[in-house]
Amino acid sequence: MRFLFITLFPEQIEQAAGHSIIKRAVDAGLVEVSCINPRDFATDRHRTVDDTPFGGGAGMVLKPEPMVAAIRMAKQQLPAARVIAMCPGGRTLKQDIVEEYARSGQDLILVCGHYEGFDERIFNWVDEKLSIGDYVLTGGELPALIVMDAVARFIPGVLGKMASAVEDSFSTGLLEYPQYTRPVEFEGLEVPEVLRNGNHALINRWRRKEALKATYLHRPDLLAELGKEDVLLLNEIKQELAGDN
Ligand SMILES: CN(C)c1ccccc1CNc1ccc(C(N)=O)cn1
Repeated sequence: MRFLFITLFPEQIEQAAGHSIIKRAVDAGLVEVSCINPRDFATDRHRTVDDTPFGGGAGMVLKPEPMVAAIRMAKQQLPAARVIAMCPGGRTLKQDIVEEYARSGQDLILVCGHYEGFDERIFNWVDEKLSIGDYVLTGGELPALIVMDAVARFIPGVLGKMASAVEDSFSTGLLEYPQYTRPVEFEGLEVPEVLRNGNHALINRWRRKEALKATYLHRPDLLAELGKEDVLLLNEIKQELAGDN
């Protein structure tokens, strides 16, 4: 899967993609990362990519010519790719959208903005506006890197044999259950007994119950329709929580 970033700061992308899991995925040929800099398409001597907004107002706006020239070049390289512009006002990224991108297998062209944003006409060359959440950042590079990270996790081989993106919390629809590793006792804090005696049925029950408890306490909005099993576990949780008070 190829991720092509349209960015004025390619070094930020290359640097971020040069570590850990993404780097291993690139080295293994599972993921390809490349950048196109709109500044290379600026025709004037000063290689201008931004200008003052019509109608006045503070800040600068990204000029359409260099951005669209860069998007055209990207589409030439990846004709079947989906063009996504990272914008605060776009559709908000959720795990189901991540899975949609991963399942489609489509290469992604990620358009990163700066200054006060894009000239509106640029969106005629964009398939979709996407936001990573309701907050404003100085540029679209970090949001674009987050999209790449979240999608890359679903590419077979990227997470390695042991881990799998499919079972992780947002794929189960619940929050994470607590994780523990060695040592068994740390600063007087012990690993729960149930996890140490290896009875898989009890371990899975404990984990499901902990995930339900975490979700019930911190994200009750995620507790949509629950199966019979989960309703029983949730009742136990409520009793235990009531008992604690
Ligand atoms: C400079 N701004 C405000 C801007 C305005 C319009 C487009 C891009 C940008 C770049 N900034 C971004 C981008 C994305 C997100 C997000 N939530 O995904 C937050 N900020």
